Amino acid sequence: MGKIFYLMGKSSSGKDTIFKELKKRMPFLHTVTIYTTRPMRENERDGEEYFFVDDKVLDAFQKENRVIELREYHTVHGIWKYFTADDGKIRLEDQDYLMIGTLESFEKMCGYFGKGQIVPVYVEVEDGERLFRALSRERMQEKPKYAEMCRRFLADTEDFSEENLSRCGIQRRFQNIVLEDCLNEIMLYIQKCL
Ligand SMILES: Nc1ncnc2c1ncn2[C@@H]1O[C@H](COP(=O)(O)OP(=O)(O)OP(=O)(O)O)[C@@H](O)[C@H]1O
Repeated sequence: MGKIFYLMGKSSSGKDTIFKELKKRMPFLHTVTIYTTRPMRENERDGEEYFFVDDKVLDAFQKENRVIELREYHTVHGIWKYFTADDGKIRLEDQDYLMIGTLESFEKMCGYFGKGQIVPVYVEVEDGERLFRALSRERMQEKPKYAEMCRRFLADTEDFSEENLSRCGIQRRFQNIVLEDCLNEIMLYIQKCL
């Protein structure tokens, strides 16, 4: 039976960087494309970043109880939904997967597939360094959104509180100080869990 390695961590802890590197170095790990009802941006392609769908498609998945987790964001453009669906593409019988998610979606995934199938990979960076990385990343954007960056930084403290981490059974933590060391540690762990 396959496993889903579920990358989590506060904002700017390096999830995306680690995800991209692991995909290159462990190409046998499959990915899961999640769905969104938000409009596709110019540089995006359907099925790459997300599957872009409308509420009707979401309703159909919901009627068949195939929505594993769903998040709603109230934006200035309306309500945007992001969800993971059991769309027949997740084949745990013979494949292993790598995903990025939140602690909340991790819990839902465990509820749907069973706790033994979902392996948490929690990445941590000391707060001061993480804020520094977040600011450096934001500064490079054409239109930096510093207020949003600060909002996320503060929200993380609650979302990933020690209480929530221990409720979800997250014990192992991977420190992303030197990227290469962190990657090696995670790869060893994944190999051990397979
Ligand atoms: N070990 C590291 N040392 C220095 N910089 C790093 C390291 N790992 C990642 N970074 C940098 O930190 C920034 C945040 O990393 P990344 O975007 O991968 O984080 P994330 O967890 O996916 O963030 P978010 O959830 O906010 O999208 C990026 O600019 C990335 O290049």
